[in-house]
Amino acid sequence: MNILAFGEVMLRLTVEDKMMLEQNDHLTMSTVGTGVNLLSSLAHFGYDTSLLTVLPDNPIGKKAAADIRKLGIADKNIIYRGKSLGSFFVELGQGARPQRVTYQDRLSSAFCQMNADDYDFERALVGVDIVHICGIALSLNRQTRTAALKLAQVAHERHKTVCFDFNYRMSLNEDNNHETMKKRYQKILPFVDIAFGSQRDLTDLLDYQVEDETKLYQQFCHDYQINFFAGSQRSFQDGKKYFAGFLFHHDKIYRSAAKELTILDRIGSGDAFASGVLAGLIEKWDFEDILEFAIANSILAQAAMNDAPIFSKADVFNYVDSEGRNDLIR
Ligand SMILES: O=C(O)C(=O)C[C@H](O)[C@H](O)COP(=O)(O)O
Repeated sequence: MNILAFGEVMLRLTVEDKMMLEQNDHLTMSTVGTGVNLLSSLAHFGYDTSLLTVLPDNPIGKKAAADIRKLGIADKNIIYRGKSLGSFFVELGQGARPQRVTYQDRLSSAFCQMNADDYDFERALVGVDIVHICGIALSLNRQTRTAALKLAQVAHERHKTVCFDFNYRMSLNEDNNHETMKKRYQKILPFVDIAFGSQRDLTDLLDYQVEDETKLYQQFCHDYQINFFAGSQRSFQDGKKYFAGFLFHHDKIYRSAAKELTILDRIGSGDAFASGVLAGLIEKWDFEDILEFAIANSILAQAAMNDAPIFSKADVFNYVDSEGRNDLIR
């Protein structure tokens, strides 16, 4: 099974010792982004993965590519061009203090500056079974959204499985109005087979007015001929945090049990869930098993540092089999 992901690679700068930016001068670098995160997880599950992206043609780009290879992701579709990599600072949370992300310099990145016509999508798709496209490309600029749309269209025409994550980020859309964003999503969705998102993406972004959850997903999947729609959900009860997932397929919602969360670093939780769902669909497991696996992968990812999950299937099964009670492996 060969999976290609398209999206921006970012330099993550994490403030050390769980401190806030003002308090500490020490940062840890890591190479992240939706495509990197998803493929890292899928590569650790044993699948062939490659990333279609643009990195700066300088030591910063080489460092990012080295990190990508280290995660087990093939670098054959990386294009080196331009000078800069988008970055963000992370201040880890603790108790009442939420984790905080501050983006910088995103629109001047090599990825955002790449002309959509300069990608060779046909070549990148050779031998690929599944293509993953991150919805953030729709929020950035004309080049990134044209490229995402074109890739979705070409992949769909070549009968590849097209997977799309809404990944809607309020903070990246302050200058984009609602109708504009809605139209951008509506344009790409007809090419999508597997969508990751939330109930709110359908009601608040796409303006669906259906209250009943099953009917809402039914309408959405019918309108865009989507085969699978999946997402994760957070809840709070008695001071504890819980994480659960759903998968909608052929008029039916499947749900996982809500599992208790202990968060060390929650960024990448959606990508860990999506990679778990994709692994389960690839292996044709029962839908309940797929959700249990995907939730477990995401819970483990949130208990570990960094966006890109590095758990094997055995690690995830160990969590599932021990019901999360195993706190020492030796
Ligand atoms: O590109 C961006 O804007 C990022 O924030 C990079 C992050 O690595 C992923 O987007 C994580 O996404 P989640 O799994 O939803 O937490």
